[in-house]
Amino acid sequence: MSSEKYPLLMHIDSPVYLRQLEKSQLSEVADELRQYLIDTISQCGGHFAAGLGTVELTVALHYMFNTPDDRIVWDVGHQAYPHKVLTGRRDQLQTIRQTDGLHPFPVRTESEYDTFAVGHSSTSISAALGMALAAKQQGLDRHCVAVIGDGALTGGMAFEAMNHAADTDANILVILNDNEMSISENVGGLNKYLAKLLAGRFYQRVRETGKKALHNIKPLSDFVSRAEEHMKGMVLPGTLFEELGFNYNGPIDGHDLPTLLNTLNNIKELKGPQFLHIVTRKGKGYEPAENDPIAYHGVPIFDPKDTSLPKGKKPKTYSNIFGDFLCDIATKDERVVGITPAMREGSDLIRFSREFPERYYDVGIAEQHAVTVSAGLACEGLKPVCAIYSTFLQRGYDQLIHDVALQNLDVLFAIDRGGLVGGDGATHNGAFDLSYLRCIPNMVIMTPSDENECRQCLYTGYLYEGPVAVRYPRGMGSGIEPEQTFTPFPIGKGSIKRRGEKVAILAFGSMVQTAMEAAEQIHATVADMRFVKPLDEELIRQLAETHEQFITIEENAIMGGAGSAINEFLLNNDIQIKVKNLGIPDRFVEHGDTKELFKRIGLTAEDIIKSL
Ligand SMILES: Cc1ncc(C[n+]2csc(CCOP(=O)(O)OP(=O)(O)O)c2C)c(N)n1
Ligand SMILES: CC(=O)[C@@H](O)[C@H](O)COP(=O)(O)O
Ligand SMILES: [Mg+2]
Repeated sequence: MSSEKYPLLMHIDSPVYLRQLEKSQLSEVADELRQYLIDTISQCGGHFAAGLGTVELTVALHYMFNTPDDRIVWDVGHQAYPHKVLTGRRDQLQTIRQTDGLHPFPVRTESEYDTFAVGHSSTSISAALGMALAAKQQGLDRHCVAVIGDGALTGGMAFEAMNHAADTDANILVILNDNEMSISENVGGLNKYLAKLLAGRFYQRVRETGKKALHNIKPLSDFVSRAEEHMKGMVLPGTLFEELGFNYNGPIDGHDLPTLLNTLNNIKELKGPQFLHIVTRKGKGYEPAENDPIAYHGVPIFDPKDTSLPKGKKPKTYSNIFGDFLCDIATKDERVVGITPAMREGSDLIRFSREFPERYYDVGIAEQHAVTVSAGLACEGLKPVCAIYSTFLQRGYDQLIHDVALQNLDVLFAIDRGGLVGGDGATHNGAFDLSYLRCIPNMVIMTPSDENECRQCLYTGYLYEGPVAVRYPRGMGSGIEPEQTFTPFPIGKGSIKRRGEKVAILAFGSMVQTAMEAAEQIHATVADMRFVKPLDEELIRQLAETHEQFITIEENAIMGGAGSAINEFLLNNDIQIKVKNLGIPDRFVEHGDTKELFKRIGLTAEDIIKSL
């Protein structure tokens, strides 16, 4: 780190050093910190725009609060890179998301300043409230702060937590970091409400005094246009947050460090649930990111001097295969509707949202609701396609059972990011879906092994009248261009990819390719099982009769997964054959390069051979 470029930052090895600085030096710290993020993340990739927006907030929080004794909980944690830099991890930032490098999000094992492991949205208020209640019980005078974005605030858990907090006298501070963006544009009534709130508060000259913590708040010039849009005929009631029982403060400019510092200093003195609404800009300080925060939400390595991210024709990802399928099928069938819980880009519903805006629903970061609203749509004869990441569907598990499967409703789940996801690590791996889906009655589950199978599985799922899941991995497959014509698979039928002898590898989804590599060397048979449920029982029987050993392989937890389904079938049908199950072991798999991770967890062609 150069002392010329970062004269203050290079000495901040922890917030203790930050707190030794004069207040007047903090703007310089913020500038250096922002520059450091740009310089570093452009070289290693990672979450980018959100962190640029929280630079001043991070400096102010660590300056005003006695961290780590005071607790800061970052919601999701993708905006916590500045926090990592100020809390002793400055020089490791360049390793973030890489194998053995810094974790992508805060995690308790990495630093005492990371008070709670995050990654999934909308947990911060519950966690901070738990900490605040514990402090009360333990007689500790401790501040507990949750920092939550306007996107994360759309998640139901945030409201469950506020509802509870308001019923306590816990000393919790909720900071709403409002940048009017989720990954894509934020959506929904709450988002509109926040815009109105900003507008109204800007014009409101006379505020209730006394209980409020804010003094000398400067009008925010960029509120003006939003204000004018929303002011007509508006009455200013107490805010929703006040009605819930919080002491609402704000809105203030989250990039105005002196105001932030003053406000936090004042709020610190107040007791009970406090709410501070700050307004920031996603991508702040790096113009291309300010102009296109969606593209700069998460970035690959890029040249910061160039105003565009690296482009070039890339092979299609599984998400792209899904996006194309959805548009094609929606053209043929007007009952088809697409649902996403705030992952338009990641799940690739971009073209669908443009071509079929009336049939496209971004429901916010609300997976539970995404599942049940799909159920409601199905009740009325539409054909909902719920596009969801495997890891986030964990949020909608009861809804899947109670609202969809129990009523045998016709919903197609396009489950993306099944298996290891790489840089996002343990919080985002789709390691459990085959286990948690296959025990649900009525579910049909498919695991396509390449891009064409993916398209045809989606079509098969579309034709099937009941709850059905097609589960595919992050990124590209083997680069196969899928056939445009649709050819549905018979339900519950796999296929033999290669005939060998003695050993049969029963492979699911992404692992079919790995199985083929191993089979070449050991002359094994490979079955692309395709269906986790119903299993191709006839195929299993035939293979058992003609082979001496089975190896099952899947990119899912071994426990309860597809291999377990085969074990159960063999056991219940008195079929005697030696079986080895390969899959994700019984531990959380960290972030990093997926090839390396597969080696570490024993899911390579060599591991198949070794397992004999
Ligand atoms: C349960 C869950 N669903 C979806 C996501 C994916 N996700 C990560 S960040 C994000 C947007 C968050 O928006 P906001 O809280 O406003 O933060 P900002 O990026 O604007 O700072 C989404 C949808 C997630 N992490 N967790
Ligand atoms: C923080 C978060 O949850 C998202 O930003 C996630 O990292 C996106 O993952 P993909 O890159 O796989 O879409
Ligand atoms: Mg936001």
